Amino acid sequence: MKFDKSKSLYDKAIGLMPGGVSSPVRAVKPFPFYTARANGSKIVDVDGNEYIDYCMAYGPLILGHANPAVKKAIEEQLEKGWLYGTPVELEVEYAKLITELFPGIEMLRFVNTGSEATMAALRLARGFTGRNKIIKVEGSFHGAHDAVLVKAGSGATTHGIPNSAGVPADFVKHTLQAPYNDIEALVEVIEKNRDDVAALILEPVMGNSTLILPEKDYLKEVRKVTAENDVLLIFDEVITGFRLALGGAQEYYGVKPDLTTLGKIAGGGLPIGIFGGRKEIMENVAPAGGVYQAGTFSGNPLSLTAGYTTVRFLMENKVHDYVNSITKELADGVRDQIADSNLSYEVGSIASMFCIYFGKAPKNYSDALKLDGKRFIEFFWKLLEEGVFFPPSQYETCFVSFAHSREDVEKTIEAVGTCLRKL
Ligand SMILES: N[C@H](C=O)CCC(=O)O
Repeated sequence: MKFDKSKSLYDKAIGLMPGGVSSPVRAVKPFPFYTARANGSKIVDVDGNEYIDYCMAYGPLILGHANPAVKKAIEEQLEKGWLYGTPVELEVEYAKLITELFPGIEMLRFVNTGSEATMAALRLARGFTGRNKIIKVEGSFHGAHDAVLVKAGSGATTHGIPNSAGVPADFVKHTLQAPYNDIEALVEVIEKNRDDVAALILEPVMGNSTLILPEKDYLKEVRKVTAENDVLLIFDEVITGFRLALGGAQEYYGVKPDLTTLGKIAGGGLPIGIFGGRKEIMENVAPAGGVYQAGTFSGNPLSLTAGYTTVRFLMENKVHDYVNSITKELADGVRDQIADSNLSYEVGSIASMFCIYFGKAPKNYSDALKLDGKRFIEFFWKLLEEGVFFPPSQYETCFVSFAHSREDVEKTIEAVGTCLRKL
């Protein structure tokens, strides 16, 4: 496999953009491939190499690349203009649909990214409770704004900067940490900071420090403890929203948060963020209330159209049944390959997310840090040579889409086996 064009683009890009990329996690060493086009389950680089894609743009593309229904809806919207700076009918309809699907969302606001959504949700939690402190789970990733760049997963951990430079200690002295899957530790943090904690924000299923699943009843306990202590519970469902179920992890696990953030699938592949929750809390957002939030591109008709069409497609085509079943086949097949290769790696999966752990399945961030990231990168490149693209970091999660076929899955299982035997 040749990467000449990607290499030459990278050589130019490195002098123009830090790391040659627009988001750090893409900057795999020695250089990333540059994409020319993508369709269905396949992504093609500028050198003409084609891969079965499990990165899927880090989660938004549950229908695969360039889904025809979404494409048509975007094209129709383009004909009518793509930015108005006024409210639109679809905004109302999409908001209604989301409030019907997500048990914890009675009112919402559309923004542009997941980062923006979590930033606004945290401000709202602070404004509503009149308290300053927030608790975040170690290794979770809630976007790239100051308050949450402490022990942050995803690209921040991949590049060894979980605590970002440039974030004044004074700004994050109000950001407390608790390990995932550990109720006692959470209770301890809450009790030590009694009456000071506005909210706990967590990814119900962690997807940015590898894929880490909640232990039995963990989320229910989290709900109980936060409610008992008057701490708002924010589910960051930017990854899990619409993916674990139409109503996200809150539907899947039957746990209702006070606030929810959405993104990724909600925009059908175009930029979007959403924060929403109990009416009593949301009514504090400006102009209804005094917590300010605004944005020129918020509620833009293109993202709304792509997102709404995606969600309707999910509802009308039994997408979850299919993607979840092929993900299970994939995960089982990969487990068999690992068993055959005598390696002690493990596999995690839920709905249409899966991950190969280069070590033991982690329960929390500290466990995830023990995984063999170097081995993973060796595997990543070998797998690429076999025509399969996994996200380029051990800390990211693989996503399966409606466009992946059983043949893709079989090829992937075989490719994984071949690569594992070469390690
Ligand atoms: N895991 C991240 C988002 O959820 C990946 C996106 C990025 O950092 O570019």
